Amino acid sequence: MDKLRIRGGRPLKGSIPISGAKNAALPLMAACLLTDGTLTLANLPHLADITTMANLLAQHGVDIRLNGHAQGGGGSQGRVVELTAATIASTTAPYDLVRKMRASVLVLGPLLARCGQAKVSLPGGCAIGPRPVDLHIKGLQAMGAIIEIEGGYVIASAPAGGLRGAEIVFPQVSVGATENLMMAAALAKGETVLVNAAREPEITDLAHCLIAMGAEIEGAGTDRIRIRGRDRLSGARHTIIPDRIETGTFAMAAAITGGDVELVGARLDHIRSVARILAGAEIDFEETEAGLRVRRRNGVLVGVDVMTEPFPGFPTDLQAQMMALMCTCTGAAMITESIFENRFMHVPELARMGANITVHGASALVRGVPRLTGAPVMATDLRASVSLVIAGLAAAGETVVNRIYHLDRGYERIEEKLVACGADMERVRETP
Ligand SMILES: CC(=O)N[C@H]1[C@@H](OP(=O)(O)OP(=O)(O)OC[C@H]2O[C@@H](n3ccc(=O)[nH]c3=O)[C@H](O)[C@@H]2O)O[C@H](CO)[C@@H](O)[C@@H]1O
Ligand SMILES: C=C(OP(=O)(O)O)C(=O)O
Repeated sequence: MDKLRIRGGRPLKGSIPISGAKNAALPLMAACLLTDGTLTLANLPHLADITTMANLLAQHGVDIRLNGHAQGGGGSQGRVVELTAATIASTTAPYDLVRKMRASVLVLGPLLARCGQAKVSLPGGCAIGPRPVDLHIKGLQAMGAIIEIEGGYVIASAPAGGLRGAEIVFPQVSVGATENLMMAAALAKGETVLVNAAREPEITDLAHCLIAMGAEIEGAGTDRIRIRGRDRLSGARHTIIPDRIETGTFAMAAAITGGDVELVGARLDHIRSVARILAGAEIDFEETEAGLRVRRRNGVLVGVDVMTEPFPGFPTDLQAQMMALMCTCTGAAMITESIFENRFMHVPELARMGANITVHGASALVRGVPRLTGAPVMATDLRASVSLVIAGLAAAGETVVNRIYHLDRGYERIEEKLVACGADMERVRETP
């Protein structure tokens, strides 16, 4: 398994191109199942999760053509994918593919709406918590679906005449359930209203694409989304939004190293809560023609408290990176995780690098230390892994981050982008 070797202590300086958003691309790819026309997606990131989704779609019968290439020096503006689900060869999403990536469950709504049936493996829990899909299932049931759980699979069928629009009130905000139900509703009979819907930019991006495919959707980006179902949708062309989590990650990497970086293509409107919190830590974001410039205001990093929340709050997918950043702050920081039950796996690894962190339930108290020191570390999920890269960039000496396949799920050519800004790091390839 590949590792990353990092010799810390160099300030990051230069520009980093921000790739297309993984968490926008995955539901957008699933949306191709809603039409027999061709869905063309531009700005597709080059990531392991995208390959997993492509493999899943291929076994449903989708014809996939990848044009362009990842541009040198980072960025993926050259990658365009054409997805054509002229016919659906299979309505089953098998365990072997779903277990690799939870977002595979996003094929459930589109398959059920288009084919009247779907059999999708339950994704199960993962390193960050149990992650049930009950809200996806209850929402589809409210639209008339008959659903059984058998042998680890969700077996769903639509009533005669197809799924019907319904008012669905989410007891808890769920990004994936909002996406699944928005896609199903786009081909259902009548009107669906999603109440307490997720407001993440990835939801708005999906809505824009569905609208380009002929769907009638109002209110995406608010907590009440209204969808009027159509008999059929058509192909469309859509450009995937830049990755706000990658943006926040590199902003924190720049800040911890005392660097000065321009994040090319980044959007401030997608990370306002992050910019606000980081402003409190004395890190400035400045909008530039090409994106966002990030650097420390006065040379110091001040401890700030953070609580993760659904958008527009501070994203859980940046909590681990924020914790790494706070390890060397002046003062202390209380970091509270309110979305996932078990998203502190980076804490013992950061402690191995000299961090002073105490966990009390859903909160971690980080007391700043003058310097982290390099160590061999390992993480069991994507954002925890990248938090160790951030810590390693600032630590004295050498850090080896093991098992970086987690990183390759969500960060496109991370070492290439960081080395271009002066980081001293390399990928160590190991053949099994
Ligand atoms: C591919 C993708 O876009 N992944 C993101 C998506 O995951 P995902 O869509 O899985 O996350 P959700 O927003 O659904 O989960 C939020 C919370 O709701 C709970 N829940 C969710 C669904 C359900 O049926 N029942 C239930 O109880 C979850 O366990 C979690 O505690 O949003 C998360 C929250 O911003 C991010 O961390 C993930 O990176
Ligand atoms: C948790 C994440 O992804 P997933 O929902 O695919 O596990 C993430 O992107 O941080």
